Amino acid sequence: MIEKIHQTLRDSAVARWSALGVVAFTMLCGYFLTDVMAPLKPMLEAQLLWDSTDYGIFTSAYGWFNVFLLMLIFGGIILDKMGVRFTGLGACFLMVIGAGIKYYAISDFFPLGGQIFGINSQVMIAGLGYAIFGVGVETAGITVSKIIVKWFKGKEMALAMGLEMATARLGTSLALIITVPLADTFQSVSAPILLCLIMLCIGTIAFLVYTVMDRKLDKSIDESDAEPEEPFKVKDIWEVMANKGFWLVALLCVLFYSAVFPFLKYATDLMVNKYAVDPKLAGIIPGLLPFGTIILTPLFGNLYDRKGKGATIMMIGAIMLICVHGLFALPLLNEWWFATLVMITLGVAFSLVPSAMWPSVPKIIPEKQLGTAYALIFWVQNWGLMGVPALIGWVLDRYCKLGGEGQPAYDYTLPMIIFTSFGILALIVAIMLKREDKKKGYGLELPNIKKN
Ligand SMILES: C[C@H](N)C(=O)N[C@@H](CCCCN)C(=O)O
Repeated sequence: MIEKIHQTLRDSAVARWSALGVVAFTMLCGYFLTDVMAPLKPMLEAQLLWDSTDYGIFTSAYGWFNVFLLMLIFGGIILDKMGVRFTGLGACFLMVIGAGIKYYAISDFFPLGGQIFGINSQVMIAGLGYAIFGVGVETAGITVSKIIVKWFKGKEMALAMGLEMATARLGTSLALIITVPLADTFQSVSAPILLCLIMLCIGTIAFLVYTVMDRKLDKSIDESDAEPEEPFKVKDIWEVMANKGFWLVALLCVLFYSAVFPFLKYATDLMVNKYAVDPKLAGIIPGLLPFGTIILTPLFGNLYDRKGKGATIMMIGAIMLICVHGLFALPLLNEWWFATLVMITLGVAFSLVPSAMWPSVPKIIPEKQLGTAYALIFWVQNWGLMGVPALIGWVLDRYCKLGGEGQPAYDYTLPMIIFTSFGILALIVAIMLKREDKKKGYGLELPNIKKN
């Protein structure tokens, strides 16, 4: 008897990689705006008279609505109920609206001098734009994760997620590299934000193209013999939250990312204070980090797809994180080349854990609950991304000031011990996850590609 094989659009390699290319470009545009203001800090201070507190308020705005108004969780529920096309387009519109408000606030059109709740009104309006954008870009992140699972489950899922993260980090690198030259060329601090706004509009058009591909995929699934998926119900949220494996991934995520993204916010200062690097060049060393991950994240994703060992990869990443922050904490080899080597090692750790962690979620959580699960993980993670930079800033001011004339301003030992502690906790959670995997048989140590 000849068995009839029912194919769907996802079985076409060209179709699924094209779909990935389109949505990854949308994420690149999102990551570009996320980091565009970081290199502009000195210009904001010199030209718009912001101080560090203003900059801190603006930066934390990214998480305001996601964390306190639970917008990310609502985004996840909407994603599971309404699907990727509706949610993705909504997220793109939010990113464009947020970027538009932020551009207006920074542009010459904005009337200077006002105050809202005692804070510079320009900072507050730019923050409002960034907060709306934050909801959009984080919701786009969970939507794209679900899109990748939809097209790549049982195939090159971790490689696809790795390539998507690599493309997005290209946006981060772009922000770090071209922002200041662009602002200098146009003699305007708002010029790079205008470029981001234009790119986000193109990213939205790209997502519109994706919705056509997604419709075709759904049609091909309907025409195949594939089992229809059960619709999402609100009680699914409790099911996700009752899953111990889910909580271990969420904990690992917040601990690991808290030791990387917030560390990067202080890494340039660490280079100046501990390794005596010239402040003009100090950004180059942490700037190496996204570049390394662009190559390594897909590489490790490919390894996970073919050989498995996801839980082990996460453990190795956590061990490397402990070594890196431990070495930054120790009073040893205060030389720029040593700092560079340690930073490159951090790049390897920052490729290992994400390349295995995100593709492991669909092995723990059923597909119909994935939007909610990714959203909850992002929500837990956002607390760390918001809280840890504030904690480190407070620790530096309170316990680490050196202050003598011609001396470095801060001793970074205590902050680096805090970052090392996050690494130790992440390792404990990774070990617990590996044990839970053995008990429940999630298949974290198995390859993602299913042999036919
Ligand atoms: C910051 C954001 N919440 C985040 O965690 N981004 C991850 C990628 C998550 C999506 C994986 N498909 C990152 O490492 O940038």
